Amino acid sequence: MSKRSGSGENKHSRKRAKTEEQVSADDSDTPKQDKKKSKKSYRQSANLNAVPQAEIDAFQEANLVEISDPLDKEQTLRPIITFEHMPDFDDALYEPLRSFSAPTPVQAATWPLLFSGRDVIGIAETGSGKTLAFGLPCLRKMVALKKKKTKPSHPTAVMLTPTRELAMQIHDQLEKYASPVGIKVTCIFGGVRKDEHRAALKTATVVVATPGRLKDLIGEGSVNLGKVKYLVLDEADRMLDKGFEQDIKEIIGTMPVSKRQTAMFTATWPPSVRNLAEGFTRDPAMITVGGKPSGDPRANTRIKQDVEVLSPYDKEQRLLQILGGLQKKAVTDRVLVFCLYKKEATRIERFIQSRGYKVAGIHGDLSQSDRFKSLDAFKSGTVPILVATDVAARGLDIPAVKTVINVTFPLTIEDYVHRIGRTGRAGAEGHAITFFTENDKTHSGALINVLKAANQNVPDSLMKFGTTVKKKQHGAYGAFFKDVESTKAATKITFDD
Ligand SMILES: Nc1ncnc2c1ncn2[C@@H]1O[C@H](COP(=O)(O)OP(=O)(O)OP(=O)(O)O)[C@@H](O)[C@H]1O
Repeated sequence: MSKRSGSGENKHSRKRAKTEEQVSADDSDTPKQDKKKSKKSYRQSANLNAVPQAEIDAFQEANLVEISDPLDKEQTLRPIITFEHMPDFDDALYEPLRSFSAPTPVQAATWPLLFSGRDVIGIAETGSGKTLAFGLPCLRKMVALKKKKTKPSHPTAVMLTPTRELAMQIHDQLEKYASPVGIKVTCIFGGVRKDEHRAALKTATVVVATPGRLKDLIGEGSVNLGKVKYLVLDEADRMLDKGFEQDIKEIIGTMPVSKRQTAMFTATWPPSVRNLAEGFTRDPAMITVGGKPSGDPRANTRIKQDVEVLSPYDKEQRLLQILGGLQKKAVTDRVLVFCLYKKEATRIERFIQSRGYKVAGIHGDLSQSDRFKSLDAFKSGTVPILVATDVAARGLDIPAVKTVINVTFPLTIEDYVHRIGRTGRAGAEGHAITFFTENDKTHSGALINVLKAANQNVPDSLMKFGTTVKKKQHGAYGAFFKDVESTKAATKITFDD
């Protein structure tokens, strides 16, 4: 439990003392305002009002939840610590939550603000439930707006995400909550025929999309975003970096400004994208879980991180040794092997296969149907090893992944944190093994900081490369992650080594 200061209060207690006052202030609005607010306003439940302040403080302190809100410096909104604290609403929307015991810390902290219609930037470790953190308030808002007449091909919510696999995953997760309340969610991504997209967009309320294809569909008039009231940038730092920046600007440029609520979520928040984020949000509340984002990103602390310094020529034999050891363990466990280049991924996949292992691959050179096929085989366990480039580094949620092996270090330290974050999800433990060679030495300082921050062992052989952290290049950030349309030639970035 939290330690209280001598006065019996800490900063959180003082801030939260106003909670009930604010809630009742909502009730005292004029009838006109009241009607307007009732559609979007959030009323904190009586259950939550009754929670002793010490419990709220203990929750925030234990989970390192920090809320910085320019419009409510007193922080009057309490985190929704249990599902009993959810505001009254259509039970059908909340029903699927029954499979969970409590909201995750990022859900607890962001829901009250998002329910209140505020813009939010949410930063929390990989696998911490960010999809529902932004997804549930979106659906709640869509249900509340449902009675309003909407024009065909005018969706009212858009979620932008960097890869097709991630778009599908978000779509599938939200479907469970959306279909019982009659909200239609559709998924738009490149590399497949547009006809189905055009038809689905006519009736969709929520669109989950990768930017390239959505931009095309806007351009040809198949969708109009002039009525969008809820916008999400998932993997927000990736969406705002140079690879996507222009597409994002163009897409958001077609949306309303004042009536739009914007949520940005990510596990890493490098300084290079922060100014840009401000331009797309209005007075956002910044919520961080697990410590303030500093220059160095934070890895999920339940992941055991091992770094092996070796010669580039020894990588393949060492990989085989590790796979041999893992194979003796539970067969249901999955191993995700990351490479930097598409050609390298193909070579490693073939090499592993030639040694008798069942393995699949996922990278930007494969057709969309091959990518989905590989992912499905890996998810179902038919194939326990997946070799991937950074297109699979972010967001993918496959609980059976117990080990991540980085054969080649990624271009940025953020990508490292996301790659290893494919294991250790939803409270589970995970293991990441990273090969580090002389060629990666510019990353040693940043990697050492990430290891130290997560209380991991730093091998002497890594320390020898030095602890200086090189300044990040905005241009390089996430560059190898661009999810190009497989039907088009890549124009901006060449992946080949
Ligand atoms: N309240 C909850 N209790 C337990 N598990 C949850 C809860 N909410 C979500 N989950 C599960 O946690 C897993 C990870 O969630 P999710 O994919 O949203 O993580 P994330 O924070 O977006 O990760 P990443 O940063 O890697 O994208 C999912 O399997 C999801 O179903």
